[in-house]
Amino acid sequence: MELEALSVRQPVLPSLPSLTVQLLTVSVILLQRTIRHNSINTKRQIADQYDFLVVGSGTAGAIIAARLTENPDITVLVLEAGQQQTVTTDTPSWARQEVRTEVDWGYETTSQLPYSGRAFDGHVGLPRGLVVGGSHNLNYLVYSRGNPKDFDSWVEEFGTTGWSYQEVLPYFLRSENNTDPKINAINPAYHSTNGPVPVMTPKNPDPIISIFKEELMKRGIPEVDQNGPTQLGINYFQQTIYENATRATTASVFLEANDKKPNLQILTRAFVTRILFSETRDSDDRITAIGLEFEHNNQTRRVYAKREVILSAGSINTPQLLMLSGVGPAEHLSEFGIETLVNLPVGYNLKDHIFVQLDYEIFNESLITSGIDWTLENMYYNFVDFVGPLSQFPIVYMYFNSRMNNETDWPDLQIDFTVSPLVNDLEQIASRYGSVYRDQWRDYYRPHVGQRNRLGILCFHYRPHSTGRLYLNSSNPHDFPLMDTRYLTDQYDVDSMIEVISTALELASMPPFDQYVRLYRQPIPGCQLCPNGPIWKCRSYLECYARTVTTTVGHQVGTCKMGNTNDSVVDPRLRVRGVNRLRVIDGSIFPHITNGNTNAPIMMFAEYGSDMIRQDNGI
Ligand SMILES: Cc1cc2nc3c(=O)[nH]c(=O)nc-3n(C[C@H](O)[C@H](O)[C@H](O)COP(=O)(O)OP(=O)(O)OC[C@H]3O[C@@H](n4cnc5c(N)ncnc54)[C@H](O)[C@@H]3O)c2cc1C
Repeated sequence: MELEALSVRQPVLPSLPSLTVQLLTVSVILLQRTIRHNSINTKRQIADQYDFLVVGSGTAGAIIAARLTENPDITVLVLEAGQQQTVTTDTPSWARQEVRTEVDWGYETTSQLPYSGRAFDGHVGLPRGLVVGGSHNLNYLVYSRGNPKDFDSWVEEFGTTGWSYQEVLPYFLRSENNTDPKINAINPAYHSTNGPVPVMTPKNPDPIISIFKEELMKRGIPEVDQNGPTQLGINYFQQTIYENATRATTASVFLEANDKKPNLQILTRAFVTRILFSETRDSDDRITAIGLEFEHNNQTRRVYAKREVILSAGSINTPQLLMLSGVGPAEHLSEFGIETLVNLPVGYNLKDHIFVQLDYEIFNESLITSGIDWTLENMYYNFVDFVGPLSQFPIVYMYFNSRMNNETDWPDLQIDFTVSPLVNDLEQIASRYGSVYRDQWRDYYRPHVGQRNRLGILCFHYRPHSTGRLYLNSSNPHDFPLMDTRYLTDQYDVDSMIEVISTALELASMPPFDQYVRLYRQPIPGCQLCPNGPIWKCRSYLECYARTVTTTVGHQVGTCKMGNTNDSVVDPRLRVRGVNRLRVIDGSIFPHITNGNTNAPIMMFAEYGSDMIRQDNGI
């Protein structure tokens, strides 16, 4: 493909009005959006009792609260530790910049040395949203359900009756409003246009990523719908973005639109510290959840549930809260003097998706349409015309099979292509790295700081074998729990990462890609290239690469596993075993991680779980 031909495809941006008009318009829209986000806060007094209490307003919690309050007779209180959403969390291209800001809990792993995390002194950052809408505000907006086999295998392996792909598909469709007519026409049974969550295909992808897509398709890689019957192939990721080029979170869709509902209240900056249980047990020796204790405005308060308590605090905070409240592994709780009310394997089965980013210089800036510069012009384009660099975060993905995978319709590797501009602040870039090699990381990025023209080639292993565990650090709810993710402790995962990195490096070095991009010249700090041969054949360097910069894509799941087996925490109706009136509905219930991003399945959990709650309560 000729560079000139692709340049022509650059969108022609509309002409701009005078600076004064731009400034006034941008200010008004900023104000409108802020007012809308702030409207989520309840103005009413918190009552002593509600039908349902929901902990967390993230991907799952927002849907559950909205669905339950469709019945005007049912009252729901959502307690959310974070603040309301903002104009920056709204902005698609800003996605990667929210990490380690006030909307991120700021977790990190325990030391993963020597297996991984070398660039971070062993501690890999685990971003999680501390904000209304939860981690859906920090995520890369990708809407990807996983492979149908993921769900079918849960039923076989973990006895999750009712969770086969055919059974959960209606709950995926219930939320989805797919705005891409081509996708809807190809796989009508797999998509819906009737749900409230907009799912779109990028309209003006950066030409550089389109080059990769089109050239790879010429080599026989099929274009697929990642949410259709098969994943093997290539395409742009479908993403949760509104037509007006702002991020759609489940909170903006389900809660902000519902802010006038008298039966739904959301309290922000309300940190839940404990689940309250009845003092007596029922005839089956079960305890009953009756309410929550939480901190708000420097006060500790209690609120009670007439029907149920629902934990949607995410894969890190939900297991922490359960354990602090006496539901967890007895031996572990006793270390902190916590009385065990129910002995359950909470915190085990911590799964995650890891990736490695390869840094490439793009030769020609005309091949880039997205960016992170908050200029007045870019804001005007984003706010008024719904175009321009801030309006999108397009990613091309390619699923394929490793040599070790013999289930060819259940691929295990993925390479993504996305423009990944560097901020104009070397210290900010270097601060992502640990102290041991920080000077070398400064040197590595110094020639590129502030450059827009960086292509990230992201190498993923999507069916990991390594499994970690989450532990309490103390009995104080304010102390972060300990996440031992055990990345790359299983040799299968190491071999898979080496294979996917090697494939990506070889591919990008071939014509015609070598006319457009070049790998950063220096080897990464702490790793040595082989004296001879191409980089993609240097296994020792590739392994070092993986063990040095492997990081998370934010998919920590599984810490309150669902199933019918002894090692599960919740049953297939999402009820905590041994406890009445307590459910977990969030990322922590995955029995095994799906072969895709985790947000769409969690939305499905919430839709399905809301139906279960309604049925079980006869409402
Ligand atoms: C950087 C990053 C990129 C990602 N990219 C993608 C992507 O592109 N596509 C995708 O599908 N997935 C992606 N994910 C993962 C996806 O966003 C998460 O799996 C999903 O949002 C988790 O949903 P949840 O409901 O389980 O938890 P969350 O959405 O995290 O919600 C939990 C909520 O509970 C609140 N909370 C926690 N503890 C308490 C407490 N004690 N009291 C009160 N409130 C509390 C939190 O503040 C939060 O709002 C990404 C994640 C990250 C971090």
